[in-house]
Amino acid sequence: MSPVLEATGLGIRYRRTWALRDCSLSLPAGRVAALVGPNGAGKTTLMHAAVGLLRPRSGGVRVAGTAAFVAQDKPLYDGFSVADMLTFGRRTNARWDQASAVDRLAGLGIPLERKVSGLSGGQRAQVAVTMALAGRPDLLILDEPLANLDPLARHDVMRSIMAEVADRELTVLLSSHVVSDLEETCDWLIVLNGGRLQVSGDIEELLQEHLVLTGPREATAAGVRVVSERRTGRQTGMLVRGPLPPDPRWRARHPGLEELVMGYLRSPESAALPRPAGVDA
Ligand SMILES: Nc1ncnc2c1ncn2[C@@H]1O[C@H](COP(=O)(O)OP(=O)(O)OP(=O)(O)O)[C@@H](O)[C@H]1O
Repeated sequence: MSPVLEATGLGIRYRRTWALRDCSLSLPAGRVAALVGPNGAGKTTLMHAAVGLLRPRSGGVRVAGTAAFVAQDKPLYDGFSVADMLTFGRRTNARWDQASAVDRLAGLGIPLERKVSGLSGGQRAQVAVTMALAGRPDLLILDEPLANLDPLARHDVMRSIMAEVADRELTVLLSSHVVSDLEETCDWLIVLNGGRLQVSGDIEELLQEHLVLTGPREATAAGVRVVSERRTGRQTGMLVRGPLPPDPRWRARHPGLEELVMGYLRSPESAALPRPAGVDA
């Protein structure tokens, strides 16, 4: 699959602070990618750069096709009705698909005559996503679409995004702090930490190629790539990338998504990235 989003050596700086450094990633078409990382990791910066709101200081980022961006605060005009928002969208977007936007809102039970100021947080998120989708983008970028929503609304927003992905060729990049929200829906993982890219890859493959090892302190893990290590009392726990080490004292299982993410975030120097073309292991 050709990439819809491609960053090469991307560096973004705000005055003296590098918010993103040497970031190279490639997101294939049709994927739903989770962008995770702690506060200040550079997630919003990457998204802003992708939609052209920030200019790279080094390298570059390219979107194949059109991108729609829903910012963290889901900007909608409080004084407008939902119908007014759609009219605004139609006037400012040449590719606008009014019928699908109206259908989508009807399916969600959001009345067109309702004032934006009278929408719940979940409905606001749904209207913002509907507006973004009505422009028929190839790439939908959502900056923390689930923030401040209750569990039911989070589930509904994710489900409605997934319905769009199933219906047509759409690639999604969404950031979140809550990994468990992404587990069911995302199939690609991007981890940023302190402005550096740590992980970019297919979630299923990443989970398969990593192991959580537990064993006594003395157990040895020669020949495996240790992502992170925790020692408690006489036990050692490790997240490793690669095959099971020969020491029979290890108990091994594959990690869950949250464990994988936490393992990398705990060790900012570790990375699981595709090798640049032509570079051997
Ligand atoms: N307008 C700005 N001026 C100066 N520094 C900024 C600006 N915006 C972001 N930064 C800095 O850039 C870095 C990355 O910020 P960014 O907002 O991209 O992180 P984030 O991963 O989206 O964080 P969060 O999860 O808190 O939203 C941080 O160190 C932040 O303080």
